Amino acid sequence: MDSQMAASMDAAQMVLKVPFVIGVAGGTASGKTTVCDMIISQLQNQRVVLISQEAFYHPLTAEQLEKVHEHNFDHPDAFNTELLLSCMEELKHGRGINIPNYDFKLHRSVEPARVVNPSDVIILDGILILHDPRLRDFMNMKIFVDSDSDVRLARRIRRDTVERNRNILNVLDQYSKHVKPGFEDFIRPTKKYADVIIPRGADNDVAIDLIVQHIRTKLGQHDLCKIYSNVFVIQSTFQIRGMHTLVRNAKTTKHDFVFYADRLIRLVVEHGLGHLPFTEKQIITPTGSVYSGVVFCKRLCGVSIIRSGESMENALRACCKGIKIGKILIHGEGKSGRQLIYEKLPSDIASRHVLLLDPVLASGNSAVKAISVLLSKGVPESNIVFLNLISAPEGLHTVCNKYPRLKIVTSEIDTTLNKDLHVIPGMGEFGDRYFGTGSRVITPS
Ligand SMILES: Nc1nc2c(ncn2[C@@H]2O[C@H](COP(=O)(O)OP(=O)(O)OP(=O)(O)O)[C@@H](O)[C@H]2O)c(=O)[nH]1
Ligand SMILES: O=P(O)(O)OC[C@H]1O[C@H](OP(=O)(O)OP(=O)(O)O)[C@H](O)[C@@H]1O
Ligand SMILES: O=c1cc[nH]c(=O)[nH]1
Repeated sequence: MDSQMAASMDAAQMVLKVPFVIGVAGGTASGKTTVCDMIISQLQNQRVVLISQEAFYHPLTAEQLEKVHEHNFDHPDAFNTELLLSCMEELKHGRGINIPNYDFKLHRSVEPARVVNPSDVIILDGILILHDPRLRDFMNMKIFVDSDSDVRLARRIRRDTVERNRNILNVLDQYSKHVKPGFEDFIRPTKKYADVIIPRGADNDVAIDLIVQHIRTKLGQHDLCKIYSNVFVIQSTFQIRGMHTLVRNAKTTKHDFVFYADRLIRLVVEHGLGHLPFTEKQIITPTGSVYSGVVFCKRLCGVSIIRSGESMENALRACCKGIKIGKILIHGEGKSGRQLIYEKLPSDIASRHVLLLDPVLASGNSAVKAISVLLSKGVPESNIVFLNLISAPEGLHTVCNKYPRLKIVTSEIDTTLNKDLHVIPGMGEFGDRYFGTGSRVITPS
């Protein structure tokens, strides 16, 4: 590998190394911190950092300090959310930050600030962490810890009197004036944003195990799958990597290229079909037993982007007998626009689920044009599954940002595009290699 190519790969990997961000909200003393600690202890081999919203309390002015018992710490305005947002922006871009070291007795931050390094997982915890939509946008997973309010009050009284040395009357007064109304008005309403609600807080081992399993799965996936929930990469195995090694090798003969590309395409097609809706069905097996299964989605069609997409038609026909297949021909290369040259699509395509076929997603310009043709024919965006063998990050960004509701199924995500918009490492000109035409040489960077 030449050094220029290595540098561009490093840059692409650095840019893509985004953290998995989890927000953990819930009422006071609901057990958020314990839930976070349990998640952290189960994610031993990952770099995890916990950031508490409490660190971002606005410091109290001298005047507020005099009447501290009247201060409302349970209102969204009590927090410096702008500062937290700018810290998250830095961490998202892989840069370390300093966060305030808030002192609960002084009601302001003290030196030294806490250093937070970039991590694989960032857990944000706090009563109002799901309140601001801009903060929610950073999160890949939102959790609400839902504990009984009597249990929470009992814990709160114990914590504030025993651990924080506060007077019980003040604790109860603060609870009825600010804590309880804050929960009703601002905290409980954020439950609707949660992906997971944990009843009984930290006592709920099963929920925490499931959350940790999900995080591990997500961390094992490509970063782009964390950003775009509509991108699916088929599970990598040595078998699949072996086939990719053959099709990507410039020395592989046309015969072998076609053979292994066909096998990979078949896997992508089977996987893509798994993203169509299913309906439940019970049948009786020859043993007289009931089997609870599902029926495949009806009303499908394939659409291939000529010419390379046509290489995927056989696999689709082999899986779905008699499926209708339409065609789209697009012209244009590089960064210039794409024009539609020809299309022949089933007349009732608007009422079908469409499997769009093209083995290479490079800049995404061809895919965007083809998808716009489908939408203009009335196909709902969410009824389109785009199947390909390899995707470049640039193409994924382009298609996912423009069409967030369609699904993309691919077998590998590559590193980048070169200046000629060829996928790197890529597999060269797919159409030429599959159909045995031309022998253009592709430069690596
Ligand atoms: N009196 C007082 N209360 C404060 C201050 N700062 C924060 N709080 C209270 O702290 C609460 C927020 O922290 P909690 O969510 O209860 O703390 P926690 O330890 O994360 O709770 P769990 O982890 O869910 O058990 C709010 O209800 C505020 O009323 C302060 O300076 N003074
Ligand atoms: O994402 P993009 O930058 O638009 O590039 C991807 C397109 O390039 C390839 O087709 P090509 O133009 O090489 O034509 P072919 O299928 O006839 O070989 C590929 O099959 C896609 O259609
Ligand atoms: O690398 C690339 C880019 C577009 N089309 C291909 O076939 N290969």
